[in-house]
Amino acid sequence: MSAHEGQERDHWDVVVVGGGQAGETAAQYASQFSGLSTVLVEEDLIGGECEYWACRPSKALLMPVEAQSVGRDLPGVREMIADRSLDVPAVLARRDDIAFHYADPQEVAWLKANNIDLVRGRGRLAGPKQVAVTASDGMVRTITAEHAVVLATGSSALLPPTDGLAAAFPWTSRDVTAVREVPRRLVVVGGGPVACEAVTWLHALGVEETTLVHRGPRLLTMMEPFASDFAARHLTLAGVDLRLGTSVTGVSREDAQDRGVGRIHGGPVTVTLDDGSQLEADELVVAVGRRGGTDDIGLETVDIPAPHGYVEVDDQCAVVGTDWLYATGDLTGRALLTHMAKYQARVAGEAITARALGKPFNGLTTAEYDAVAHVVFLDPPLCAVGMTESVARQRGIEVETAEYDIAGISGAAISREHYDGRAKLVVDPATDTVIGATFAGTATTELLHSATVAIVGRVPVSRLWHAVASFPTVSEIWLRLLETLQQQRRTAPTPPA
Ligand SMILES: Cc1cc2nc3c(=O)[nH]c(=O)nc-3n(C[C@H](O)[C@H](O)[C@H](O)COP(=O)(O)OP(=O)(O)OC[C@H]3O[C@@H](n4cnc5c(N)ncnc54)[C@H](O)[C@@H]3O)c2cc1C
Ligand SMILES: NC(=O)c1ccc[n+]([C@@H]2O[C@H](COP(=O)([O-])OP(=O)(O)OC[C@H]3O[C@@H](n4cnc5c(N)ncnc54)[C@H](O)[C@@H]3O)[C@@H](O)[C@H]2O)c1
Repeated sequence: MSAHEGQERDHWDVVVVGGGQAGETAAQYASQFSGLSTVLVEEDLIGGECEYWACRPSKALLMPVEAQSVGRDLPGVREMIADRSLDVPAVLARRDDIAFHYADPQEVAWLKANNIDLVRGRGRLAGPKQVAVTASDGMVRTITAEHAVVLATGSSALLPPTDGLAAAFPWTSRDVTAVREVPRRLVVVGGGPVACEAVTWLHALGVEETTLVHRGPRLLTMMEPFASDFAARHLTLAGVDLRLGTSVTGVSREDAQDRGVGRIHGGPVTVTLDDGSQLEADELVVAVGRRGGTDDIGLETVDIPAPHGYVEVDDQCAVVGTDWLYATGDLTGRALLTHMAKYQARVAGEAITARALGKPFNGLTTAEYDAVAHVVFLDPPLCAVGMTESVARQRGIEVETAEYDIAGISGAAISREHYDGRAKLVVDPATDTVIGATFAGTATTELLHSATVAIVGRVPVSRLWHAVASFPTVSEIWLRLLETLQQQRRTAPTPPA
């Protein structure tokens, strides 16, 4: 055991419970410029869901799907690819590389390089500034914090109490991202990013019959309706059988058994739908959301409620009602995304440092949520930042919107033969600034950040005219959106005097 694994001491300035992206970043920011000693408590692999069972492996599985699809749409490449399917072992091997082969020596080295100590085991609050850690051999030790404890215990897949579901050992997000055996027939329940992304790569990896069952009337409900329609259209074109407005009422399975993550969990599974019909499949995926990691972390020992399964934090990511307990990442339920988890962790680390050193809070110690960017990596991808039109209107903002078909942009038309894409800006006329943007289509994900900068910087639309995009890139969509906005403003009827 290396010296930095923290066996020799039981007191640090800062104790972080949970070593996912949120925990690692909080530990880094609490200690890097402050001289505060910090320890990370982790019961599993350091790096969390993102590195091994979420973002990284899922994107490694999706990149070949998009590359194949763009290639098939480009003369010269199309002929080379023809109807060949993906090389499944090669795709899974690269996924394993990207998921660090489900081991964390690179993270341990990173902690060491950043002077962060490590205690392996399950952490549980045992009173103010105290954490009891249970090691894998059952030994319990109590460690204490001089200044702060950060909770960063993340989230796990939610399994609804549907009849027969738990007994069927359905796949969850861990199985789909760590897939080892590709089922022939698949049913996926859910309509959020996990369900839509998983169905995309599993179908491309060779599932012959793929059905997606979603209780809502549209997929990806957090996005603009046109983006939901875009996702549904492309999943259908790919051959996925979409059952929207449909709920699962029961599940049964012969010979159900947990054969390991990513392996088929038993015999055929029968899924009963609310219209009385049944689907039979070789595997069932449940992707209906997450539950915060509040179970058995000792919140009751410091009188902190978690009524909705998440821990409520203030703008410094301090748990409401305390000045020493912080929570970051999925556990806060604010925005279940890695970049937001790390952002909250940077804020918490800076706030802990400021409090410990008696310095005032500044711009780095306050978290904002007006411009949460998110990408859904479908084929083609979709992305959005800030408010949708309907959210803005619910908040009483009389927005202006501009929409444009991205296929009309030279950069898009050059990028593939049959480009399909659309963009929408949501503008607050009172401030003349963008408050939301949504893009769907190939090569749009890398332009999302321009919209984030526009929103966060509160850049007036009149100034955006001077941010000239390169030709021929998809970013020229900005010009078309601004022209659309201007045209609408010029032709809008004048209100009666
Ligand atoms: C399939 C999938 C794909 C995703 N793709 C993306 C994406 O492309 N982009 C994106 O931004 N987001 C994505 N997300 C969301 C992203 O994975 C999460 O927002 C992110 O992992 C949250 O990080 P976290 O550190 O808060 O939590 P986690 O990653 O859950 O880490 C929590 C850590 O705490 C540990 N822990 C829990 N309890 C204890 C305890 N009591 N004691 C000690 N340790 C404990 C756990 O073992 C874990 O290591 C995806 C999610 C899923 C499911
Ligand atoms: N590319 C990305 O950034 C990415 C990818 C995957 C996941 N994520 C993050 O992970 C989080 C979890 O994603 P998710 O797709 O699991 O959840 P989600 O909450 O986004 O979507 C779940 C869907 O399931 C439905 N649902 C909820 N309970 C249900 C039930 N009992 N029966 C049937 N349907 C039910 C909901 O109405 C919702 O539409 C998201 O918040 C997202 O931010 C991000």
